[in-house]
Amino acid sequence: MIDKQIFKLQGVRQVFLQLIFVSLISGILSIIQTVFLTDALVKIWLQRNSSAWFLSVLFFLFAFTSRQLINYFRDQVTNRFSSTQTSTLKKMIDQKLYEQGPDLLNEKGSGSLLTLDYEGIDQVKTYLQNILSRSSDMFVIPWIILIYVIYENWFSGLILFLVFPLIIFFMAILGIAAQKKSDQQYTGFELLNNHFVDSIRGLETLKMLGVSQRYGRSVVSVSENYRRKTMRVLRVAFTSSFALDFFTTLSIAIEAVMLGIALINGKVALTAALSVLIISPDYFLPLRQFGEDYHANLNGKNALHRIFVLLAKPAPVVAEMNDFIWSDHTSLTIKNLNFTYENAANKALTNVNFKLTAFSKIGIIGSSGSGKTTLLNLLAGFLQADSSENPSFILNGQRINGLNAHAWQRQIGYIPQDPYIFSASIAENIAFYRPESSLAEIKKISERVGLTNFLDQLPDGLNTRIGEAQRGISGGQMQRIALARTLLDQKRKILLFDEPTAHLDIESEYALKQTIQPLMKDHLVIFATHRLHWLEQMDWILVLKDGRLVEQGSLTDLKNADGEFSKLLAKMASERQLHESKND
Ligand SMILES: Nc1ncnc2c1ncn2[C@@H]1O[C@H](COP(=O)(O)OP(=O)(O)OP(=O)(O)O)[C@@H](O)[C@H]1O
Repeated sequence: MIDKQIFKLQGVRQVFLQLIFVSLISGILSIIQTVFLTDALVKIWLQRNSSAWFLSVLFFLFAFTSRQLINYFRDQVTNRFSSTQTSTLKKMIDQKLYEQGPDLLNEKGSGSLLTLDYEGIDQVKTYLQNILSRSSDMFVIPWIILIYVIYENWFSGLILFLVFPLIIFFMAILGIAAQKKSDQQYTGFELLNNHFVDSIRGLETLKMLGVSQRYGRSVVSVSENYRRKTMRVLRVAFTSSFALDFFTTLSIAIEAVMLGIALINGKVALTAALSVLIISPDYFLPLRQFGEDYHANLNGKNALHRIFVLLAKPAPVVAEMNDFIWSDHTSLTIKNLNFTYENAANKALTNVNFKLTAFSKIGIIGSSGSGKTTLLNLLAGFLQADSSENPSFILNGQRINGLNAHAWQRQIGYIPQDPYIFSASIAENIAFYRPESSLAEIKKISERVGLTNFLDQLPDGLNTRIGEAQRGISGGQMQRIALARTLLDQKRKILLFDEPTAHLDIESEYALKQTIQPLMKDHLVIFATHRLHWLEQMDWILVLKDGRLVEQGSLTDLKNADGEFSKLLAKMASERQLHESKND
């Protein structure tokens, strides 16, 4: 009945043994408390003088207070344990997120990961606080009490003993039903969070398309769905509480009647009958508390399960590579590069072969979905090539076993389509990867990427806070900041650009191009783009179509070849014409 996955946590066995010991003492104290309370009550009933029952009351109070102290100690132990465990789990989750990279975000959704990392952790904390002490109480206390009851009155003991498996049986049935409902509820919760984060992120687009209200209604309908699932879980929880209370009350009532009859017939002493009646609810108490908390903690149990599934994800293999600096003598040959996304039916890249040399400028072109971003992510080491196809990477004549290597990634500067701007000052954003940079360095690089005019207009200059809920900035300024962030680290000699000007108007694109061009000098540049004018700056062009490298060569060669590149140009030109005629 106890959740086995808990035993994967470090140190849980010692804590559980401590709690078993605490439950043992608590059970014994409960018997002592009952014995002295009964004794005092019977003596008061028999109208003995106070000196006869005073000592019993004192012992009762002693046992009662000790029990409360023991409970306090137990809470301290479980609180400390659950806090340590959850903070360790949180660190492990964060580490896992960084280790797995953007791929995990795509797979799970940021809402779902946020739920796990914050709310899920809180639920696990409450769950751990309750489940260990409740389980240890349930394993120990009823049996100690049962021995006492059998000693006092074997028939009452028999009733208690027979009802116990009946209650366990009902709890198990309802527990299974609750587990299923709770699983559905948790999935609904994740969906709701993903949906909500999605709608907040896409609010601007939704507003622009005039569908924000419709989307708002869909969030309402998802949350309504979640509410219904929650109510179903609660229904099962209440039914099981009712069943538990019903059986325990019924068995105590039967016991009371039987003891009453035995008392009348003089077959049992008043002290024995009273003590059995007083202690019987304590026999069921651990079971009832376990049952009640079990339902309340199902979310914690689910969250813990999901955390373990996440943590069990194998770490991407980190390739071995000695530190090096990409120079004008370096080359990297890539053969048999294949890549399939998890759960995808087809390969996103098939059998791609090419060579990167020195400080050349490589353009990647292809229609939407042809695999440009995937190729860049593979080159950045964010994604791992399908190992079944035996890819080979040869760096300066030496075979290496992949690009997910620290030495490789330290050489790379990546400028994506939508660079992420952190909620911080412009200076902090620029110095994000090199926080030790001096102000002079940050100013110099800002000047190089053409941010000076923009900064001059700001009263706080480089100290202006940007990012979420701060001052807004334009797409071009965002790209410049991302560029400055990458170029601040002069050691990064390989620049990967993923359509950096895709969202800019012609003037901004032109201005940014003037900035980028000189910065590309002395760097290996790999530039994915839809815009043809960038190709004039490239020494070598890779043409992708449906995940295959269908052509490669210099711009002049490709233009003359009348192959896939020419077809792509023709297709793009006709699309542009169509677009312009629609706009006219
Ligand atoms: N996370 C993912 N899971 C499954 N399939 C994906 C994922 N990301 C991309 N794909 C698929 O892989 C293929 C290549 O996508 P990719 O983003 O690399 O194309 P692209 O050429 O960069 O497109 P665009 O120019 O529109 O950015 C597409 O068919 C796409 O649907």
